[in-house]
Amino acid sequence: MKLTVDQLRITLDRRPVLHSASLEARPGDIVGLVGPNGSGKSTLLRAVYRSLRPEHGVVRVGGDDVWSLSPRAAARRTAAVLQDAGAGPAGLSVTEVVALGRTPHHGLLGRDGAADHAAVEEALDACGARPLAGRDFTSLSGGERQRVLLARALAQQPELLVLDEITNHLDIRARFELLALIRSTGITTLAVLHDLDLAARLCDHLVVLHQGAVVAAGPVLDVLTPGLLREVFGVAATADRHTDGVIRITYGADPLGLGVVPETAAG
Ligand SMILES: Nc1ncnc2c1ncn2[C@@H]1O[C@H](COP(=O)(O)OP(=O)(O)OP(=O)(O)O)[C@@H](O)[C@H]1O
Repeated sequence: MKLTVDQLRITLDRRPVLHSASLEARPGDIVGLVGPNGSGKSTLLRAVYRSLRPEHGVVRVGGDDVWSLSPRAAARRTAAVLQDAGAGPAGLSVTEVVALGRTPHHGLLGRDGAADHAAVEEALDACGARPLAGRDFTSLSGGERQRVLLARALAQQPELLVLDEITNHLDIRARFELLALIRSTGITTLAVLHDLDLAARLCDHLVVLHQGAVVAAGPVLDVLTPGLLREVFGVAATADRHTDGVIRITYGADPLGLGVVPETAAG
């Protein structure tokens, strides 16, 4: 399902946080939202998953303004997994937490049916969370929680996935597993990622936010130029496609331009 973010303006506590921010994800696209700390990434995501109403501009999912939909209808289309989701719901098992993803699909009686059970089971398996199924959610490690929260989002069977730095707590293998999982879903995804290497591996397109404005958007190599990496991220680095087809970021020996080169790098 297509996502269109058009000319968003958001002010928080009288500070302009986003101005005229626009982006687009075509059906099935994985779009990475990158930018330095405080550039407005999470704020933009909040507008997309309908937790923050913009003063100006519109977010359309599948052609509909998200604020024209009921909260339930919007939740059937969009699932969000957020960074540092905290302890989460107390006293619930992992399976119960994943089953919460089915809430927007329930009828008036609010009961789980066969389709709900199947969606929960499938999501537990897809996220490798089956061995955690009977555990108390609050007893899980940060990485285990993140996996379960992704399973909850998949159980929601959304048409748009919104991910805010969900690899933070994951070990290196789990990060790659997560990337593979997200790719395999085929769901249109908007993901905030700080790790530019991961972003380059996962995403079809990148959108770069800087001081509340979109300063670049497009295919990874078109966006991550040395000039942009220097001006927006403040580092000396290059992005190149290696012979194995993977785009990698190489940081200079003196990435901050401080005139200090480590001995090993100086040779
Ligand atoms: N509720 C709020 N009230 C006032 N300012 C806020 C509020 N929430 C966020 N901000 C400010 O808005 C700006 C953008 O914040 P946001 O969390 O969207 O940035 P971000 O790009 O996601 O940052 P990070 O990479 O550090 O997570 C920051 O300067 C932040 O301090």
